[in-house]
Amino acid sequence: MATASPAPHSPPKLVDGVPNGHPGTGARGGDVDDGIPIVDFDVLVNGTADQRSQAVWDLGRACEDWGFFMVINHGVPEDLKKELVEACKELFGLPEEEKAEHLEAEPMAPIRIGSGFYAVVDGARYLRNYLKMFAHPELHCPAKPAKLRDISAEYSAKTRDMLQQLATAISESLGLEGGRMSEALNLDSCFQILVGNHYPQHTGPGDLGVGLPAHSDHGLLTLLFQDGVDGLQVEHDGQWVLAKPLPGAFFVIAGDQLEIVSNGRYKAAIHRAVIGSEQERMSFVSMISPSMDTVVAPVPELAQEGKGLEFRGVKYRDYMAYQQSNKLEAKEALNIARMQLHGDTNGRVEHH
Ligand SMILES: O=C(O)CCC(=O)C(=O)O
Ligand SMILES: [Fe+2]
Repeated sequence: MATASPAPHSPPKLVDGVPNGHPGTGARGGDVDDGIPIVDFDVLVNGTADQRSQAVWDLGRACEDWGFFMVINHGVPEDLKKELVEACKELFGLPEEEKAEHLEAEPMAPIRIGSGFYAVVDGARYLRNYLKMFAHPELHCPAKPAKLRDISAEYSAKTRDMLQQLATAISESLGLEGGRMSEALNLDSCFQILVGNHYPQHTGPGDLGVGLPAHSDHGLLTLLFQDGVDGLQVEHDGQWVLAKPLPGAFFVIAGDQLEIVSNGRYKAAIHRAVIGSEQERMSFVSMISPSMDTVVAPVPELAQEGKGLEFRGVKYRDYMAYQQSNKLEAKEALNIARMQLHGDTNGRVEHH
């Protein structure tokens, strides 16, 4: 299934199909030597000046080469992750009537419980149940199970703090001041979303089902952990790589807003979720983005000589609404921000 190196607009094959075999089949990796970069958060934050600058450099390479990496020594307690898993399991197990007000809510609703990606456009054909909650600046949480609110509040605060610190280091890795990216994106008042994903076992023909097709995330940075069952694959050099975490590690996925703000230096990573027939699977996402009202544009200092800026400014609310209301198709949503597709020589922009 190896394909030639992908051009920015052409994601690897297998956008919807999955290879036969267990979740590792058809995807390279799944062992310790798969090359997925590892970032030691503790060194990044508390290391000596030398250690820090090495860690920032490594982080930059991870963003440039993969847009995807593991974070170890992150300080988010394992118990909190377990509690979140349990609370989400309870939610998915509740009778429909207890969740009715949030079921199949529209794309920008602060609480959404549903199946597939956006059932209105994808017909819920993916093997996935989800809970999406706006977590910051205000936490929106279903009333049941009652414990979900406190757990989500704590989890969102801890992971938000961590992601903001990562954003500072990523800014430095781009050769900017640590605070530059946060300032450009107004990250002090960031928007955050939590997503719980449940993938029931695949029962159809073939050994694997698609939980989520190939896509990039609409935000700036996505933090993800799973409940022990593999199934996340990331596209790297035109191949799918099975993402197997080190014990306790998080995955970080570069999102579309990072690609825009870095003027294409750091690409949003294409990833997907597959599910086998033996075990169900859960994963949890904590994503930070600029506030809804922020117009996200490349940091001007990152304009490339002769090429200028690759992206125009798009208000994050509009971007998210577009991405969440349409079929999930690789990095299609990013096209609404591409200068070459929307700009003209007079500097006017067309709206999608
Ligand atoms: O379940 C996974 O591992 C991937 C989830 C994901 O990509 C998402 O929620 O955007
Ligand atoms: Fe994703």
